[in-house]
Amino acid sequence: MTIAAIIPAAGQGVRMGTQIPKQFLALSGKPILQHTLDVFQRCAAVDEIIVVVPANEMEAVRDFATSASKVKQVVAGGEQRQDSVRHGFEALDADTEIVVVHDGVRPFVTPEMIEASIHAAREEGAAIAAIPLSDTVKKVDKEQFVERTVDRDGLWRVQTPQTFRYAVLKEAYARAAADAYYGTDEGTLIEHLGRPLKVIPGSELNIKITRAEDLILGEKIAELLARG
Ligand SMILES: Nc1ccn([C@@H]2O[C@H](COP(=O)(O)OP(=O)(O)OP(=O)(O)O)[C@@H](O)[C@H]2O)c(=O)n1
Ligand SMILES: C[C@](O)(CO)[C@H](O)COP(=O)(O)O
Repeated sequence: MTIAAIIPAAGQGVRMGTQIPKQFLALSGKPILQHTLDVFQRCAAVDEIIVVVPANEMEAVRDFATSASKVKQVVAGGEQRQDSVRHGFEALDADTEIVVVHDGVRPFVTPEMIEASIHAAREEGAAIAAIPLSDTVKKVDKEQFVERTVDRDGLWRVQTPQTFRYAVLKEAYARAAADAYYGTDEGTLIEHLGRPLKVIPGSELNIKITRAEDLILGEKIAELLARG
């Protein structure tokens, strides 16, 4: 049975503030999205990839994304990330076994991390990559005064990949639609459904390119990884 990856890359990159959406910016000589697709292409466990992009970029993306032979479809995104991933999900065959969701702007995911998430999703139904917080955490008010310090014990920063048995994610979408429920990631939909959600180790290198400084950091990570 098929293991499919959905790569949401249909955001506008408002926090990056560049003219072209950040997923198309060059990192170490090629588009950030291309780096991400290359990792999924290399990951032996993944059979096919659905790429979700802004409607007006579909032709341009088809030109470069289909150089990765596992890319089965390029589909148009939606208003929010959750809509975009759902559009990708709707493009999958119903006999898909496992669905891996990974942000197009997290180019430093590894095949090993993807494989670990697939394994956990097979076992538990749903799994997300995350790392424990290592800074002191404070609740801050709108005027930027500290309200209190939050106990960080048991608090983790969530990343992608987020990986699911197809049937579990389908049920999560149905529940979210019925309740008009939105979350910032797919894991939240599993919580809303009331099903178990396993956490697997993410990586400090698996950054999301969100702001300008992440691009600088990304170049350094790419350099470091190229040195081996
Ligand atoms: N409607 C959306 C919004 C986001 N994404 C994708 O979800 C991933 C993570 O989102 P984020 O970093 O928040 O990207 P943007 O929404 O582009 O950023 P911003 O919030 O700064 O506009 C990115 O690969 C982004 O392209 C998407 O496919 N569709
Ligand atoms: C899914 C995600 O990458 C987990 O960290 C993240 O929530 C998506 O980005 P956003 O900045 O919350 O839109």
